[in-house]
Amino acid sequence: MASADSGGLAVVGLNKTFGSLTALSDVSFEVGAGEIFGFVGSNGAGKSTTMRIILGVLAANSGEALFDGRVIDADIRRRIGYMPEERGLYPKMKVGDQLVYLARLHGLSASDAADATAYWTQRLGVEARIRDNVGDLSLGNQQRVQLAAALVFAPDVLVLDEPFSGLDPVAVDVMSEVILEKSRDGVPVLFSSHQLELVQRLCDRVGIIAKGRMRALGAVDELRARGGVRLRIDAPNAPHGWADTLPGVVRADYGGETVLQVDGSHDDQRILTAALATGPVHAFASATPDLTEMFREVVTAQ
Ligand SMILES: Nc1ncnc2c1ncn2[C@@H]1O[C@H](COP(=O)(O)OP(=O)(O)OP(=O)(O)O)[C@@H](O)[C@H]1O
Repeated sequence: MASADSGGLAVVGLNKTFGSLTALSDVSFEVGAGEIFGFVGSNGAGKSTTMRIILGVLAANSGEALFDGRVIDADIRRRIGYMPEERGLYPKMKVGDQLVYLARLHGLSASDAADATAYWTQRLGVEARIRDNVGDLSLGNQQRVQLAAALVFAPDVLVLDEPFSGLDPVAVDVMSEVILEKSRDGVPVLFSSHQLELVQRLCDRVGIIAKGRMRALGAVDELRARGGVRLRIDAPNAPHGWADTLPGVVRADYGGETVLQVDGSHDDQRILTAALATGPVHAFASATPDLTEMFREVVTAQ
């Protein structure tokens, strides 16, 4: 993993309150240069608040955000491509004019701004709408323009708040490709999402935040391995609670099939024997949890 000190982004010990509400408690993580970091958590967990603090839209009570080892100031902020949750484009301004304006604001010459606008609108499939007002576009196309706005000045960092929400599958693919490409260019990419299969597929590392606290942090595979083994047992006659007292069973979910979270002391043959004692067993398999299962466990384990 690249260090957050060389071209990486880091937040260190962020605390934020809104009146009596604690929105963030000691949140820290790093996104190395070229790394894609997925920020996941339930609604209201603190993802947007963290991103707003990175961008200086909100001030933290304590803690800091760093890029390349330096506290993020106005100069560094100009190098961050940000897609805010509350989408910040002017609805009555034309797509092309707006992108050129933003590129110029970030220091591009008039001709470079025009070239970058042409490139990104084409890449994101909105080149036909370049002369339309942003407000006249569908929400998905507005989002594509919003991503173009974050990219048009060749940012050194990307901070994207739910970039995939509301996109059609083709746009999801384009957005994924762009994120991967920027990371290959060495840009640290931080994005939030509730689409955990996408996060699992795209991200080098993830952070799971719940009620303002970072509950799990690491590479997706590492977190999945840390989550231990799951046994999936299809024993349709087994009564609820049948596996609760078996050694090595840490947690049991009894749905259509039984899913057991087990630790190193479990004996799968003993568990299989116990399952067979309840009646027929149609399936018995072990697997590591996916990110969605990890997420559920982390978020409900409070
Ligand atoms: N300006 C504000 N004033 C008061 N409370 C706020 C403000 N902004 C955020 N909050 C609260 O802080 C907490 C964290 O909110 P935040 O928007 O960061 O969550 P989130 O993880 O981005 O959620 P979502 O997935 O729903 O977008 C929530 O309880 C929210 O209501």
